[in-house]
Amino acid sequence: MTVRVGVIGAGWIGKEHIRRLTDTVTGARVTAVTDIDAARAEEAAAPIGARVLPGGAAVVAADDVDAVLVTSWGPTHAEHVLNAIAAGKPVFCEKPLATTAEDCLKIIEAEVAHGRRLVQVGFMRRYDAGYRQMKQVIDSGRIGEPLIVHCAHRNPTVPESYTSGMAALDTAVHEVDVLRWLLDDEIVSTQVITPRPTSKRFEHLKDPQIMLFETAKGVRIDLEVFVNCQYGYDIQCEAVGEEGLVRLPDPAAVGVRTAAQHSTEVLTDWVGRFRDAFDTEFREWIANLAAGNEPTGPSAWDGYAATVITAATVEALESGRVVATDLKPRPAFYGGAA
Ligand SMILES: NC(=O)C1=CN([C@@H]2O[C@H](COP(=O)(O)OP(=O)(O)OC[C@H]3O[C@@H](n4cnc5c(N)ncnc54)[C@H](O)[C@@H]3O)[C@@H](O)[C@H]2O)C=CC1
Ligand SMILES: O=C1[C@@H](O)[C@H](O)[C@@H](O)[C@H](O)[C@H]1O
Repeated sequence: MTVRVGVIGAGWIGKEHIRRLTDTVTGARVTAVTDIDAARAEEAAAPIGARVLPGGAAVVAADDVDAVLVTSWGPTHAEHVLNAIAAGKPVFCEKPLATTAEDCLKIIEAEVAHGRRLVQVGFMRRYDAGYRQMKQVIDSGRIGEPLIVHCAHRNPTVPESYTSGMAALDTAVHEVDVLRWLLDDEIVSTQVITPRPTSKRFEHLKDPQIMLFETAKGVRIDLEVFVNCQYGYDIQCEAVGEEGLVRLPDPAAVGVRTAAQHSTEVLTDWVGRFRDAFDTEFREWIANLAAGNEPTGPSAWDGYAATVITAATVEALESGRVVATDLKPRPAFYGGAA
């Protein structure tokens, strides 16, 4: 069965995912596209013969749309996801699931009332081969119980519109999700330390930032977020356990020796660094839907947790305090005890 996908938001990542669903993932076809910028929607839809529809509600309601992909701006996500749940259609929502905890809880309530999982959130790192290998090692017990995790998330530069809070909400949100998953643990508190700022930033921005998280089991995580590091897009992660450690591999790259130097390329953006992860993420999403199964990727609960934890991290940055994350109890529907 071909899964017919309707796309809401044909910007940067929307176009990437349309290309992926068209050229890379088998069993999927993009049949409808909308964007508040009609020219953008047309530009994305025309080459693949998809229809341009007047808005998100029309995409969700369309007869030739089996599943919805939300790639619009974050504050609009909740509305589209709630519409999809009301129509009983599976929905893949790029991060964030919603920009407020209240909206995430509305989505959770609607999905639980529907009685079957429909929502998957776009945390693609869970599909990265290196992180998957790390999880196998941690789960196997080879390094013993994890005690500390050291991470870095570096972007070469960010535009002037990027604010200090986005370091948590937009950037560290990926570590928040992947670490909860890797450790099978919850983040219970958060703190932010700001070292001397780089001169290569816009004046309003606190960059770099060091985020310190603590989990329910007592694991301590330090995460450097440095979004004007200049030299490349660099993601590092090392988990230290009682009997050893496991480290995220760098992407494969040839070593070049010339002029008395040995060098390997460092990538410059997330599109290249996580291309394979995005492909796997969409292959698995489509395969599950085509087989009539529920999505198995990051859930609405994971989206809620990420929104709460990153909002607490912004509060920690602004207040200078350690902030408790204060998550609601996880419903049994999402594997909780309640
Ligand atoms: N997983 C990842 O690594 C990444 C995820 N993202 C997420 O993807 C989402 C989109 O980001 P970008 O593509 O970079 O932004 P963008 O600004 O390039 O594209 C967003 C598009 O959505 C359209 N739009 C906004 N509201 C709409 C609505 N209600 N209905 C229809 N269209 C609407 C805009 O006109 C724009 O074309 C964001 O939530 C962002 O956080 C973005 C980059 C990487
Ligand atoms: O999701 C992403 C962007 O939105 C964000 O702005 C970047 O910092 C991240 O590296 C990228 O993965």
